[in-house]
Amino acid sequence: MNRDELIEAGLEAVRAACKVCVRVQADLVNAGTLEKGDKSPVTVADFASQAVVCGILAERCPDLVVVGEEGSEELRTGEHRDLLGRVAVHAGMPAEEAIEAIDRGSFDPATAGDDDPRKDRYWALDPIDGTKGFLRGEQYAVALGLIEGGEVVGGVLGCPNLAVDGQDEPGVVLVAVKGAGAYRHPVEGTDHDPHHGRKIAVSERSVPGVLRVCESVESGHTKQDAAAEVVRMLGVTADPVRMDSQAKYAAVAMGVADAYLRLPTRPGYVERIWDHAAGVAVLEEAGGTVTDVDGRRLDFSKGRGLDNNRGVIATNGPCHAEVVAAVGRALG
Ligand SMILES: Nc1ncnc2c1ncn2[C@@H]1O[C@H](COP(=O)(O)O)[C@@H](O)[C@H]1OP(=O)(O)O
Ligand SMILES: [Mg+2]
Ligand SMILES: [Mg+2]
Ligand SMILES: [Mg+2]
Repeated sequence: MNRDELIEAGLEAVRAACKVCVRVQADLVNAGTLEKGDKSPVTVADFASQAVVCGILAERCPDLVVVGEEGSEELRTGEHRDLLGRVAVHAGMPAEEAIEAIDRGSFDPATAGDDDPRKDRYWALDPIDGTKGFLRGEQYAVALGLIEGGEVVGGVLGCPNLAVDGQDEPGVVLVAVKGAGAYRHPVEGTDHDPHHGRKIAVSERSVPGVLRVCESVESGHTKQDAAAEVVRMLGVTADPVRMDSQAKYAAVAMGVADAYLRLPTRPGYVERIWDHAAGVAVLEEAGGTVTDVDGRRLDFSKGRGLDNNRGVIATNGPCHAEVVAAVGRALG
């Protein structure tokens, strides 16, 4: 299968998973469980989303393995049979099938043998990125990246709650194939041709003082005080806009934000490939630039983690060097 065909399958899979997530989040609102600290609904949605994506990919492109965030261990023990039942209902498949689908995501390129052909090309999947946002009824993403020879070559980024200009209802799925641009598609829809959407592009802003910066809502995920200093050094008067998940990559890719800062909170935290692969694919094809805080390209060839990088800086491109320099000064 060529990349276009793979990404077409990916778009179908991410759309189906988005619909599952939207339904679970609506149930949360109806049940009044939002923000009450009950983690179980999000767990159901994480597993169901991974089952749906992996199930569709298994059918459409059986040769490709998935590096997914979730595994079925928790669902296979007796005490969690109830959880498994709910996952199966939301995923729309029998329990055993859901477990099998989820475990298609357990591939680890770092431990596979040197001559294992599965290492050449695989998916990176975050079935729900931004689980904290999901629980708060805010932003989250279903993120699927395509990695070939250790490089991101395509991606599908579903953001069911992201408001989009000219659309009455929120929700968008961004799609990119390396070298062919980035496109936006509605969450609903049956035409999964990646290039049939509307072309998206980053902003052209380069004057530092007017940059629109975004960052995580969670202070544990990014050093917010350092980002405030970066913004101040650039002469920006507005505070960074806080948003959960890879929806931040989407905002920069669509030109509604200019920079996304993810500044390390502690030494030793290694970013996961599924937290960035889809976002990087979409943003780079929309014309943007992504590096770590030291200005190095993200290295997706190390397995499940971005072992050679720390933090992330994603921008529209024209302002990248200036932002990286300011981050360098703020982090000392
Ligand atoms: N210390 C940390 N630094 C950066 N990212 C983190 C940290 N701890 C968890 N994360 C990850 O941040 C992502 C959410 O980011 P955002 O704040 O942009 O929405 C999650 O995938 C989460 O991973 P996890 O799946 O372990 O919770
Ligand atoms: Mg994540
Ligand atoms: Mg996740
Ligand atoms: Mg998680």
